[in-house]
Amino acid sequence: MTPVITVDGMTIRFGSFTAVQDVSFQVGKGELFGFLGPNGSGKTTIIKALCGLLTPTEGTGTILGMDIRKHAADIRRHVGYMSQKFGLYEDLTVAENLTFYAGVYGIKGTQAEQRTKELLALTGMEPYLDRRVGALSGGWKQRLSLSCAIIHSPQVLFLDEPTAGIDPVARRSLWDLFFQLSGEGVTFFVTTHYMDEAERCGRVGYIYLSKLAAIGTVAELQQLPEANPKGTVRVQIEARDASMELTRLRSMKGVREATIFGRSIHALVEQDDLEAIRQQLNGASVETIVPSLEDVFVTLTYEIMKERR
Ligand SMILES: Nc1ncnc2c1ncn2[C@@H]1O[C@H](COP(=O)(O)OP(=O)(O)OP(=O)(O)O)[C@@H](O)[C@H]1O
Repeated sequence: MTPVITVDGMTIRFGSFTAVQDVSFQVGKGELFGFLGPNGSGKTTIIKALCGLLTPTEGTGTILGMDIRKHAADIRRHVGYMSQKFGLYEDLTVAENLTFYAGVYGIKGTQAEQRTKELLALTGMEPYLDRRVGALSGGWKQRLSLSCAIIHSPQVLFLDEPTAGIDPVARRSLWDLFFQLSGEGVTFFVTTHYMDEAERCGRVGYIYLSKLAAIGTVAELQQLPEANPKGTVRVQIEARDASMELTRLRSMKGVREATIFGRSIHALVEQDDLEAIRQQLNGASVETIVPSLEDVFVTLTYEIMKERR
């Protein structure tokens, strides 16, 4: 893997509060890397440090071989950053926003026209060129945000919850754009709270309480010993009334975790109690499964909380 993003022993403190603690990882060229973690776990803070918007207290990182401590200005020219609250100008039209952001990156004249054409072809925004941004739907706003964030053709793209609050169809078409760009060699660092989006990423990192708790492909995370505690088994229960069974299940001996998953229940139970639990479930089907990504993160979170108690 040719590393495009490296983070090495990064710690970031705000006064006495530690927002990021001793985090290290690498992301390879053209990778679509997903970064997950609860609110306030430090995701945006790491992105800001990598984009040269704040300096880590300890440790360091590189983007395309450039040290984030020494080459912040150069790094900003080579990366794109798009957040949920990307700075679009609502009173300006789509075309005017694109022209503005081209200007920010010093792209002018025929070069700006050419790049705008490419982006319109990529995002399908042509019919909306003269529309005021304030009148666009959330999905189109995010397409425009993406266009503005990549107007300078960055090789690395940081997307901070790029699809929060937009509908599933718009989300999917935005992800199609990410895949297309990633296929062209752009490296993606994407934060999301959506598990289906995490599952689309080549690799995923999970940050919890300021520390990197896990990193790997979805399949690797599903096999983590911490997500499959010794002596337990993960089961899917198909019950006629899942919500009623859930309440009963949670009170049974040997049930560590239980939650509704679609129309069934996912539970983590003690191996030794499985048979007794099965008998109390009145003939509901109980099948052993590998954990879903959500199961992995929930179990990791519980295990870390247990360790810290
Ligand atoms: N400039 C700052 N000064 C003080 N505390 C800060 C500052 N920036 C972030 N924090 C704190 O650092 C922690 C991590 O914040 P961060 O925004 O990185 O979380 P996050 O994982 O991106 O959360 P979310 O999923 O809600 O976006 C939070 O507790 C936040 O309040």
